[in-house]
Amino acid sequence: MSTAIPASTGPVLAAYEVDLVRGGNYLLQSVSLTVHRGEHWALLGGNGAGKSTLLSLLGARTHPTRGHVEVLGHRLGRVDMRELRTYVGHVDPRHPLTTPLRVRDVVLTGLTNTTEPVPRWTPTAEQVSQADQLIDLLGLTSRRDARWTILSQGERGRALIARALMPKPRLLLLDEPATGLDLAAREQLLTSLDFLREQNPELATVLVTHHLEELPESTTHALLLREGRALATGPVDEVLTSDNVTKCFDHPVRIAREEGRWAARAERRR
Ligand SMILES: Nc1ncnc2c1ncn2[C@@H]1O[C@H](COP(=O)(O)OP(=O)(O)OP(=O)(O)O)[C@@H](O)[C@H]1O
Repeated sequence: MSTAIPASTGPVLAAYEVDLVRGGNYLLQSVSLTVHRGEHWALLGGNGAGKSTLLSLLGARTHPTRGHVEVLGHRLGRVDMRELRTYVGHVDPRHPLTTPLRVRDVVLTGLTNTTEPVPRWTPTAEQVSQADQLIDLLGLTSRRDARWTILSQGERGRALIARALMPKPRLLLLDEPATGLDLAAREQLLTSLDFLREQNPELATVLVTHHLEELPESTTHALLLREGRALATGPVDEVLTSDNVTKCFDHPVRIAREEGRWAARAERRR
């Protein structure tokens, strides 16, 4: 098994004709996807379409049943998945932290890939300064010493993105990062993501959502999933059409893009 640090110059992610079968059911069927550096993908689909399942493959948390997946140039099944995962930033809104850690310490746990600080592990001055820079980047400067237990959901979301960025990943996976946020918190999060992408032109991201309104302007590509199959894949303006989204959600909708952002509204039945 390879234990080399990911350094490939090819695609950041590649899935080829992937099937994932559980209990005799296809959770994913014949899904292919290639993500290059600097691309920002949206993974859209209704409840149960397979979005989180696909994200767990792309984050090296599951193996495919058929087909193959390459993460940072390393083929799943031929690489130490645990080691590979340390090079992938994964933002999971169900982060299990329950203790009153300060924001900066939460962000620093990104380096140890743990929920709580590792006993007797001390960050270097450089690592602390990197954490502070990320906290500033995500607009949390005034909350740096605030405790996790009193943070709003939006502040937690941004702290988790900073945490995921600590190991300087080339790939960031975001699972429904705007869920439960109020309007202002969602807009702040999306602005932070646009800014982060601008500041890190090499970074690739994959963001899962049900809602087109939750897509940052900087989204470049989209994959629409329906019942475990890719219904459309490619540049965002080719994929997010009224026809495709109507098929994906099995409901007539009209899509509009205004000043870079998307909105969907139901077509009135006549
Ligand atoms: N381990 C498993 N065994 C059997 N079925 C599973 C397993 N994990 C997920 N599923 C099923 O696979 C389907 C896809 O689940 P997944 O969580 O990927 O969907 P999703 O698109 O993320 O949905 P949501 O938007 O509701 O979060 C669902 O019908 C789910 O019940």
